[in-house]
Amino acid sequence: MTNSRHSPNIFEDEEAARHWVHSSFDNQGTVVPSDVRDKLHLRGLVPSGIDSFENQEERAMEQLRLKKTDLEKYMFLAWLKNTNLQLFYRMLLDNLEEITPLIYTPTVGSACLQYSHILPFLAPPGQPDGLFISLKDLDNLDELFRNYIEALPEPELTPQITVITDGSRILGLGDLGVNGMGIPVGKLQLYVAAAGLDPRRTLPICLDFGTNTDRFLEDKLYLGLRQHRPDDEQFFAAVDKVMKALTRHFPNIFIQFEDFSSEHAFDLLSKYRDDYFCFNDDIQGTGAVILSGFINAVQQAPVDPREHRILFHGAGSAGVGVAKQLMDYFVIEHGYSEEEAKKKFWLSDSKGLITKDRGDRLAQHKVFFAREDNDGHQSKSLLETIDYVKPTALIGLCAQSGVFDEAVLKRMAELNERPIVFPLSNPLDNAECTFASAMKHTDNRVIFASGTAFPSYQVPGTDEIRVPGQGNNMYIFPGLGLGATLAKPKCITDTMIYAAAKSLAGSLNDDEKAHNLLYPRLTRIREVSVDVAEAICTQALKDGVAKDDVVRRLKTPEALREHARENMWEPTRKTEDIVHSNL
Ligand SMILES: NC(=O)C1=CN([C@@H]2O[C@H](COP(=O)(O)OP(=O)(O)OC[C@H]3O[C@@H](n4cnc5c(N)ncnc54)[C@H](O)[C@@H]3O)[C@@H](O)[C@H]2O)C=CC1
Ligand SMILES: CC(=O)C(=O)O
Ligand SMILES: [Mg+2]
Repeated sequence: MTNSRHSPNIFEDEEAARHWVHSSFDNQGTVVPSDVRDKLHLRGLVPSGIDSFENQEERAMEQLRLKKTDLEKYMFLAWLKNTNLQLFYRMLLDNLEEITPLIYTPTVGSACLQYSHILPFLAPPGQPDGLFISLKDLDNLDELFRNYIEALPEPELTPQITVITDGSRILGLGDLGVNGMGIPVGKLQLYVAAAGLDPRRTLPICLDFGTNTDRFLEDKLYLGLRQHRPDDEQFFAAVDKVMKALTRHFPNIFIQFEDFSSEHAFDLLSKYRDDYFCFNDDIQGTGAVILSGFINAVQQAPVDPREHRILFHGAGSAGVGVAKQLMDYFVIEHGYSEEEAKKKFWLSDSKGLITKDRGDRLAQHKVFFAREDNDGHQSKSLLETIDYVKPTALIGLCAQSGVFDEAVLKRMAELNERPIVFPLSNPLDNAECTFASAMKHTDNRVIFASGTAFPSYQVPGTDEIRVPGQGNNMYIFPGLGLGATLAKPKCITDTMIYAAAKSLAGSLNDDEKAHNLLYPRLTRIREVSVDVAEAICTQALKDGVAKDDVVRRLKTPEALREHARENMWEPTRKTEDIVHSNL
């Protein structure tokens, strides 16, 4: 994909030249060659040396590493993105393992908590970080979208993908209101880095519907609507207005629902999934990524795959979404009926094991997995539940730091030769246990993945270094989005989500398999996203929902992979690209 900007000519049109000079996408500062500097009246405005992209990157990395805290690094990267977007993405792609945790979990969690305090550093006027849609603006939605289009560096490059949140459940941090905008911004940066979506065509949206977190309402720097959230009737009507306006302005946009509270997440997905081009990342993306890690974990565990007993601690959008996806695994791969497969799952929440006769009114999304075969048994503590269920796999999605404590981990290790323990809550401080404690309390026998990456662990007294898996939906949504924007299916089917998970599971290379990894190394994320995109396109074709003519003609996986690769945006490396066709 080229970055070409065809007209008007920046050397002939003063307005276009001014725009170019002020554009973080086009103007790459110190690498601009001297003849271009002259033509654009830049002489004297930058030091006289003509830089290389490599030097620019080295200098920016040096500055990044000088920052003392991760939040300072986040703010530096946000500033860099708004100043020299191509350098930002070049650095991210070349240093994925170092920078991903700074723009995504865990640091994005701290950034969201502080969002109203750091915003001036993030969004200079004229370069919106995204679209803020307040409850008070519901009658002016067309104006909001027009404003956004007018603020775009290239209005003809309309958004093709959006991540939308209402900030009501940001990671495991609770209701952050408008401060949640950091999440759509971070997720879309990963779409660009991990799957080559064009950064100019990504649209972060935060629905500013108030917050029920009083400490934000009382914070004089809080930048969102200072009121409690609306009731359900108002909420669904408001989202509906936004969905209609969004698709009126951007008819083909792919919509990712993100970090809506579980009370709304399931209903929004079932309301929109058939008629809108959308999916829910916390339910379906997380479901797919954990299914993929589970498929690889099952191969390492010395247990007949059909004998697994899976206990979830946490039964929100993520817990129930993952459980449903794993249930499909037993149905599709092992021929179970849905009812039989369901019996392999026990879910627990803050009140203990979820049973039909527990005595409280279960939220609708918890009913499906509520046990009926418990003969009146109820267990409150996690340890009691483990003793009752005797799980082979323990999956944490409850955002309670450290609940997989020494006693829990030791019990899992007593019950299993290779216990599967996935503390998946984000950010890092919310993880149910650390990798080090999981290793220590299971005699290093654990099969492990966490939502946020933990450092590697050196097995005491040996040279062996064990690398933890990162079960985070970032391994799925970028490739899913790439595949979806290419195939343009009418909707995202369950079989497409399943195909994405299988493709991710199958994408481990020999080295990764030899190291018993559950997920591919992050440095290969673009290759992996190509595989996931291909799986999405292939399944969309099989399901008869793909609308894109090119994809419909490209039948083979290799041709689809090539098509995906060709459509990936790359930050420029060539000096002559910087003035594109105008030079
Ligand atoms: N690794 C990944 O890719 C993903 C991780 N997550 C993480 O999953 C977590 C949960 O997300 P949601 O399901 O949407 O949130 P949620 O708030 O709807 O669900 C939390 C669940 O945990 C339960 N819970 C709360 N306190 C508990 C306790 N003390 N003991 C047992 N259960 C307790 C709640 O009853 C609820 O069922 C978050 O930390 C989020 O960051 C979410 C999506 C993707
Ligand atoms: C990773 C993610 O989507 C979450 O923690 O909500
Ligand atoms: Mg999420």
